[in-house]
Amino acid sequence: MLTGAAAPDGVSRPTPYDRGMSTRIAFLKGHGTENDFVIVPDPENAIDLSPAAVAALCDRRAGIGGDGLLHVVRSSAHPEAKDMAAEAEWFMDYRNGDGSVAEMCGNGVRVFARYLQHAGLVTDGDLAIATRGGVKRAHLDKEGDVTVGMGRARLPEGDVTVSVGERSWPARNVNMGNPHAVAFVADLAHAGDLSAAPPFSPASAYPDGVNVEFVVDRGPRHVALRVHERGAGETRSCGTGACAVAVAAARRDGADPAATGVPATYVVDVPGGRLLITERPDGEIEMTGPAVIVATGEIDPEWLETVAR
Ligand SMILES: N[C@@H](CCC[C@H](N)C(=O)O)C(=O)O
Repeated sequence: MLTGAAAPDGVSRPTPYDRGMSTRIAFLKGHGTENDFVIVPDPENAIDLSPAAVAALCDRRAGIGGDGLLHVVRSSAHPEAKDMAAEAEWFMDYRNGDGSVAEMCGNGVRVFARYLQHAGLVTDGDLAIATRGGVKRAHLDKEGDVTVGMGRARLPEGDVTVSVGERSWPARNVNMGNPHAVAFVADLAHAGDLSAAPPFSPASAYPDGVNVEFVVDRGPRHVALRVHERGAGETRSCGTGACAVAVAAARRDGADPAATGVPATYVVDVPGGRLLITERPDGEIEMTGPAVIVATGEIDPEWLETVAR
């Protein structure tokens, strides 16, 4: 047992494990179509998750590893979510793997819903989750998938170009609460190495950076993507990205549910699985996909304190 290790002088000193007893920090690990997250439950917003601490936790070699982090806080305890507390008890304080803050994360919100169910914090299959992009409603399907109302897409006007090496493509600017540039390409391999952000122009299109999706057709209303995520590099999936891609593909294909009254559903394949995206005539976008909790554990509070600075 790891308590009270006796030193050669016979004096019993607390081990790091003992020192952490009063401040144990739980974590879970989860993923949605292999977009993976460190989950830190912190109902009263008591843990100081500095950008450095988040980056260290998400580090795949020296930390737990993840594309991002889901800080689970009661809405009433977070200054950015207080206003949403009446509608949604829990706030998804989402951070990218590099420690930066993002407005929304589509795969994250499904995994967040799965966590609330796993922890017994919701009693029914329909729940509301506060995010920086507003309150999102999730439904835990019996089959194990989670469906989320992602809100409406905004399509800011103006031409955008993204480049990889010698190649460049026109891209559609789609905002799903967070910014996306969607480029249709002949071959996903043309996107090259997406660990670094592909350059885009004009720079004014995305003053805070952008998530970039490269898309190919797989069949009627069936596409596949690769993505560079702002603050994370190339990931195996991006939920908001899949929604942005579905909307960009629909407009390219001449489908506009608001104009025709007919919903448009796209199958979006990502390297880590498959998402189903439907745009309804009222503009609301629904995303369905898996959400899995894979592990639970404890963070050493002393380590966290060291890396947080
Ligand atoms: N993986 C997410 C998006 C996470 C935020 C993004 N990197 C950003 O900075 O906007 C998703 O599933 O939507």
